[in-house]
Amino acid sequence: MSLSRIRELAQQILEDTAEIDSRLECNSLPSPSFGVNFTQEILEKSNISRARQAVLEATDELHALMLGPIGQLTSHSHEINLTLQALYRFNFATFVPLPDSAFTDVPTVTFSEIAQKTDLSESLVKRFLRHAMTYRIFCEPTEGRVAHTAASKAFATDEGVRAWVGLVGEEMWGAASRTVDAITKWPSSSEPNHSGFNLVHSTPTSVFDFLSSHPLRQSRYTTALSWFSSMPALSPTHILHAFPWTSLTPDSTVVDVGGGHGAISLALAAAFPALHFVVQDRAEIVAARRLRQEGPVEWMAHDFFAPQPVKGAAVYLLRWVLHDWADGYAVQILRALVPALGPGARLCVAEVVLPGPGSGSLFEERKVRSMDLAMLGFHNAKERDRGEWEELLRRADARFRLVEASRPEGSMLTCMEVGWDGGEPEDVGNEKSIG
Ligand SMILES: C[S@@+](CC[C@H](N)C(=O)[O-])C[C@H]1O[C@@H](n2cnc3c(N)ncnc32)[C@H](O)[C@@H]1O
Repeated sequence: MSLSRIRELAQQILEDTAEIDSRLECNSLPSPSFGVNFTQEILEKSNISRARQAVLEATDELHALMLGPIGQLTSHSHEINLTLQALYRFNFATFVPLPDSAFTDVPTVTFSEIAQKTDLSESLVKRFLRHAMTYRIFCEPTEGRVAHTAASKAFATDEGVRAWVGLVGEEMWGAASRTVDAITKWPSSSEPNHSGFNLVHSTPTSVFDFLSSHPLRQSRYTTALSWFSSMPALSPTHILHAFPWTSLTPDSTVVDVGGGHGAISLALAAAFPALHFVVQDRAEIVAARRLRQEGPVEWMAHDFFAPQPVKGAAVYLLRWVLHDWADGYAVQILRALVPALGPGARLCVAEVVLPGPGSGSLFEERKVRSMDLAMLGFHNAKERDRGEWEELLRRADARFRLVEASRPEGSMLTCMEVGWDGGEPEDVGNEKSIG
């Protein structure tokens, strides 16, 4: 008799968790726990990625089956966003003591001591923290005393994690809550200032313009994005293998358009030291950097809607840039490159390529479709599938040609190599030309 789906899933979970335990044990690493000494690196740096992914997918399906159809519709908790926003805003984690070493007892603090430091009532502190504890963020080893778990310790000690939780709680969650209202108000708009973000923050400017006049929020956005980009699925290392960088002649120039703080160019420069890199971003992002040059990497303020000033570069890299913009604007960004493109120029466009519906794991597909809706709520923008990417390139200029699209294992982004079938770059006076 064949096994039911729930027993098939349970069987698979049993086998894959056994593999995880034995691999961790072989490396003298602990089995996953919520204990304060367990870290994300143990999961991510160990050789367990296949089995871990399989357990995540199987438990996700098993959980949905056990909830049942009504449970699937009604059991989602938006209140976790409320609690995470409160953890961020009131800094609860910093008032809970950290253990001195892995071998000492986990220290505790009372709800009332935390309340005194936050100026909130003890009752409110208790309500937020006890809700967080149901997600294993903090614990209460003896009644009335709060201690860290692995997750709350990560929140207390990792600035990038804190910035990410802050960005989601303070900016993105509110934007999501007003996205349907924004679509109702501006039904067929593709303007970046017609989003849930605009409604919730009562601002007429786009996210990037808004952040530029709010330096603390800009700095949180940048820290959060840098942290998020360092996650395994977005690690700069994927792009090292997904594009034929070794085919470039020494001294070639790569222009990293909308390159932020340059994490990708710095990683590429370390791997391919014979290449030169120009990282371009908005003036305030470039101004926030202490150095304008680090080895072969140079930073330049440039609005990517204006004609590209670096002419004749070998590669124009756009990583995770076009998904912030609706089609009309993404077309403008691509067209602004055209006057700079010489024979043989290539684009490297690294972005999510949405999978065909149900073509792979729903657990993985949910992540990129969530990202798509996050872009809608934040920028009135979107993620795209392969056909939409091809159409976008065609609309920008018929001389763009998608040569190759490859997604390295474990990468959220696909690297699209785009060829250029045009002639010499346009000669526009004294703009910078690369030899
Ligand atoms: C999602 S981030 C991606 C950053 C980087 N490429 C990466 O992969 O980590 C988008 C970047 O586009 C930049 N940006 C937005 N509008 C811009 C503009 N008009 N000109 C140049 N850069 C811009 C933002 O400042 C931000 O650094």
